Amino acid sequence: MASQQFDSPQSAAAHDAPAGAHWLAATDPVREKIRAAAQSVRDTTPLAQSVTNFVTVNFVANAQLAAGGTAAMSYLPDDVLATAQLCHASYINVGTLQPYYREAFPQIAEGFRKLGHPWVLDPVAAGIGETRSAILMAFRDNPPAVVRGNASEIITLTRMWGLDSDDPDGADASANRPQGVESVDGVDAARDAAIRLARFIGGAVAVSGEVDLVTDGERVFRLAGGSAYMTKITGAGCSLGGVVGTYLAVSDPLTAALGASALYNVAGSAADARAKGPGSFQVEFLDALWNTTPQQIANGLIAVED
Ligand SMILES: Nc1ncnc2c1ncn2[C@@H]1O[C@H](COP(=O)(O)OP(=O)(O)OP(=O)(O)O)[C@@H](O)[C@H]1O
Ligand SMILES: Cc1ncsc1CCO
Ligand SMILES: [Mg+2]
Repeated sequence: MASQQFDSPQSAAAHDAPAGAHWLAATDPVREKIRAAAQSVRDTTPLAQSVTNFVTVNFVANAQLAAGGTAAMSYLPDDVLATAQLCHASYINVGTLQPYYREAFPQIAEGFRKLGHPWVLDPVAAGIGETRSAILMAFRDNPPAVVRGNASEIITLTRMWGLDSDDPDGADASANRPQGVESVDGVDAARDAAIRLARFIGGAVAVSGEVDLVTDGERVFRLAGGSAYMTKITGAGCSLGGVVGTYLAVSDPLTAALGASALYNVAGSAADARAKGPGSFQVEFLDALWNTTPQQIANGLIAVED
């Protein structure tokens, strides 16, 4: 699948930035924060714990390792909260639910808040099923530092939490619900929802797609790159959530969301150039996560809205 690679933000300047945005200057402090976070991941191999779905759990762990961190998967509240005291960030992904999750996930989120432990939420398939909706509603009281999802998931969660101005009661939370785990909306459609959600949690929101959107509720960033193969393997988004957790262990929510998204775009483009199909893409992608340098991550195709 055709894609382009860029070596520096200067070369990015030769290409059109996403509509309504301009490429972040090479000297912008945001790029230095991303580089420092990536370097810190490489230097300290931080653990980010995951409570994640059973489809992609292995890929999440391998991506965290290839990005420079370490992985530990855990599912019972006492185990998760004990592990949270050994690491600086965690990741919750609601992709495959078990009966006990309905009680366990709210307990875990409350425990994280009491510990002051930052975490990343991937609201996979938000809007589907009463159990998933009850769990996602419970997180409103003990919110994550970062929400990472596809456009439909971000729109649905924002509406569910009553943050959508047009629908303050969240009465129509299933209106944009994803088709299973896939998005039915473009990233632009989730822009306002992402801003509202980021302001509510006091953290950052990352919306993935062909061009990603990351916001802290004030500035809105657009990140290009990646590969169409990322939609042909399972777990590109799930593992991105795990790697946001890895970065969150060493940095603030906005830097974590930007750094992990930039890494995925740079590594995805590099892997795209070498892959022959989805199978070899997964292998090439893990290698590219490992071989992408902090400076290359900071030099990614990152634009900010005008
Ligand atoms: N068409 C595309 N071109 C380039 N990169 C893409 C494209 N679609 C998605 N990506 C990248 O793939 C990664 C995962 O995003 P995606 O929106 O597919 O997540 P998701 O739907 O939650 O995935 P999954 O459910 O498979 O885990 C992100 O890094 C994103 O930038
Ligand atoms: C395919 C699938 N089903 C539940 S979670 C998951 C992984 C992608 O989100
Ligand atoms: Mg997903």
